[in-house]
Amino acid sequence: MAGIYRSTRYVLQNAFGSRSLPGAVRFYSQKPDPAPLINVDVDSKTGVATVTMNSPPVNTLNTPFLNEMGGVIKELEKNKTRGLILTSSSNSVFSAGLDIMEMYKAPRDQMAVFWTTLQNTWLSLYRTGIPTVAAINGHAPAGGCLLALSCEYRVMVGPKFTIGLNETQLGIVAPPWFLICMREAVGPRQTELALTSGKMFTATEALNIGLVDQLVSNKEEALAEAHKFIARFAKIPPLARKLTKEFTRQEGIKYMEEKMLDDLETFVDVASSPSAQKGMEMYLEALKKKST
Ligand SMILES: CCCCC/C=C\CCC/C=C/CC(=O)SCCNC(=O)CCNC(=O)[C@H](O)C(C)(C)COP(=O)(O)OP(=O)(O)OC[C@H]1O[C@@H](n2cnc3c(N)ncnc32)[C@H](O)[C@@H]1OP(=O)(O)O
Repeated sequence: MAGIYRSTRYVLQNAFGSRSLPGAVRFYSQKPDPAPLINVDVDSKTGVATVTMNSPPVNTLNTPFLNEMGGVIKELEKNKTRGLILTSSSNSVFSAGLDIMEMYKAPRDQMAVFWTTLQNTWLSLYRTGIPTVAAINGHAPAGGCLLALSCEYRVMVGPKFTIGLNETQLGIVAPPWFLICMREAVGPRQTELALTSGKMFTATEALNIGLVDQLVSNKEEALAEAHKFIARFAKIPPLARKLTKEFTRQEGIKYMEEKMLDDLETFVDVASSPSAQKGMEMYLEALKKKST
């Protein structure tokens, strides 16, 4: 089984194409798609990129989306972008997390491609030397919360949106690297309490436990605060900053570098188990009922 996963990873690692940014201008990532999944807008004065997830209705993280996100980060690094602000084009959802359809009744090799893409894209975002901020302008459950936690700073629009790692509510398990990200933000006690119950936090609760750093009342304010955070690094030598970030995040980085294949195999085994499949089926039914 590991052989399949290794060759899958090889294919995926070589699948991130790259193209040059023509200076500080707006560009769309990767494919020349009339409806891009992610828009990137680089401010010509500050060199800060606003990366807007634009995959309606709820920015689910599926293989094409994650590939595009990986390509965007690579491009921004190549172009020495000064900062990355991650936000959503939706008025109510930052990201609904992993696309359950990538896991529900999916063949094992498809699940493997999906998970490997997630692992690689997560690692790129988590360890990038570019200062990163999540401007959370909508609900951020599960993988949506992971995206936010992978950034260095979180500004959340309150009070009506929610954020958290709710996996146990679906009968699935947040893998250790999700947990490490949460623990880095809120500490071990709050992590255990939150993850065992799959708690979704209101924006105010999230601020109180340190899951987010700032509350604001709309997206414009969130973006303004995100820019302010990035401006803090104007006089900090980039290499010193990058290495310090790597040292601070070494537990998560080491986990992924050393345990990538084990993590993948565990994911495919657990996600394809009858009980996880049943949990996903019931959850999808509940989501469908809610939206009709
Ligand atoms: C070592 C141990 C390894 C263990 C491995 C085992 C398993 C590993 C997996 C672990 C990690 C999982 C992380 C995840 O991210 S799982 C996904 C969790 N996501 C959620 O729980 C969010 C679900 N969605 C919502 O709560 C809501 O959609 C909302 C985000 C609050 C937005 O609400 P609203 O604006 O009202 O939109 P709708 O609910 O009507 O949704 C619109 C549309 O989108 C579909 N949809 C929503 N979320 C997902 C999703 N995550 N995946 C797929 N599809 C989704 C929803 O069904 C609607 O579809 P229809 O319009 O067709 O009805």
